[in-house]
Amino acid sequence: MASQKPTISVAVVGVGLVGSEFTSQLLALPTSPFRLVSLSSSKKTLFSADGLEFPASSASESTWKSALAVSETPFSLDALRASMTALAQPGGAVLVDNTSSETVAASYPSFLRAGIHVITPNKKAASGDLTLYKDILSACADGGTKYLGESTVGAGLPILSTLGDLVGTGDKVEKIEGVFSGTMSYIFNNFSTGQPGGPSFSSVVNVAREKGYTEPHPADDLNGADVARKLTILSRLIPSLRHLLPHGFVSVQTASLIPPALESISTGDEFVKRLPEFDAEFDRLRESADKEGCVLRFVGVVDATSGVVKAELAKYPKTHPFATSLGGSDNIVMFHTARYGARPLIVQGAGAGAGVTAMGVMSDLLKLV
Ligand SMILES: NC(=O)C1=CN([C@@H]2O[C@H](COP(=O)(O)OP(=O)(O)OC[C@H]3O[C@@H](n4cnc5c(N)ncnc54)[C@H](OP(=O)(O)O)[C@@H]3O)[C@@H](O)[C@H]2O)C=CC1
Ligand SMILES: N[C@@H](CC=O)C(=O)O
Ligand code: NA
Repeated sequence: MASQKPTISVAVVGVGLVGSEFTSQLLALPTSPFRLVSLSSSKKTLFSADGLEFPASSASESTWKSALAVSETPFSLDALRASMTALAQPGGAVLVDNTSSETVAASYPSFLRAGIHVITPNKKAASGDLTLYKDILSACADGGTKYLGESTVGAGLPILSTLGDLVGTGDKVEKIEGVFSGTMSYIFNNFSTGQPGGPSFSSVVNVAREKGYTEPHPADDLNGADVARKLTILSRLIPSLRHLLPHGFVSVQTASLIPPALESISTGDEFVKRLPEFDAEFDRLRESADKEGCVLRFVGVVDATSGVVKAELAKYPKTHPFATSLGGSDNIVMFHTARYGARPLIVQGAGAGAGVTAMGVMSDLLKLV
């Protein structure tokens, strides 16, 4: 019997750290209902309705990267939507947005209404203005499509699916608290260990960046915005808080760690170059926590009872689980609910990095089948 071509067409936009790893994971699936029809960076695109084919081993990153590098077709969201719409009816079509672009995020409703599912680790849409978020939900209903974003919070960790299950089964979520940033977790797990002294703040930021934990611009982590975005996404999944943040993450009480002199630096490279100028200030913060027998951790809270949503740098006793049980880029998320009572449901593990983030995106893709 002739083998049938996989039926669900997948277009990947964004082939940086996460997008490259996702593409490798997709191409490495031994058997799959998915057909990779398009790959795009901000500048170039490859498209083939029958599925992209590469000269050598299709799972090799250098093979598809070279093919994209020599493409002469500029990337256009409108052209991609038109091509994918034509594929939606025969077997299903999916846009996988692995960018951090506001423009791509704003286009989700048009893809969803055209019958194209949207899967993404990009937080911009779900944590921005409530109008866009609501438009995404109504576009899903109009198009009979799904918007899935597990990796927007805690990378591949099952945070959104856990919250969805709690809410969906009728539990009452009272509070969610934890360490939501892989970058901030890595920084403070290594900078503030509870022992006197330690590495400089700027040096641990550099390592977090090298390990692929930071946002494309690391200031988006250090100003607390990344955590504020994640808290917004969680809030919107709790029925009583759905409309709490009409303007999204900007309304979250957020403590920034960015020295005012570095606030307007536009490139990540320039930002990390200037950061050592402020190491002494961070040393003083560490010493003051140490004198109180505490460590520093950057935490987030969604309090459904008081309606407070905040992201802040806080001091925790050296014996607290946030001080003793976190390593690497770990996130820890505690769900306090009516059913779980005094012993919260806890999810913990690596919360950033290309491999685990791409795994979360892939797990969303698998949910479509
Ligand atoms: N790194 C991590 O641990 C995690 C990341 N995420 C999220 O994953 C997403 C990707 O992160 P990461 O891979 O680190 O980012 P990178 O900066 O490494 O890659 C971004 C990619 O998106 C492309 N791109 C940017 N703007 C556009 C645009 N307007 N249209 C088309 N393509 C565009 C870039 O193209 P070009 O190469 O041409 O610039 C690049 O290929 C982000 O939203 C991030 O928040 C979520 C959880 C964890
Ligand atoms: N920059 C983010 C990546 C995942 O969302 C983080 O550090 O957590
Ligand atoms: Na997740």
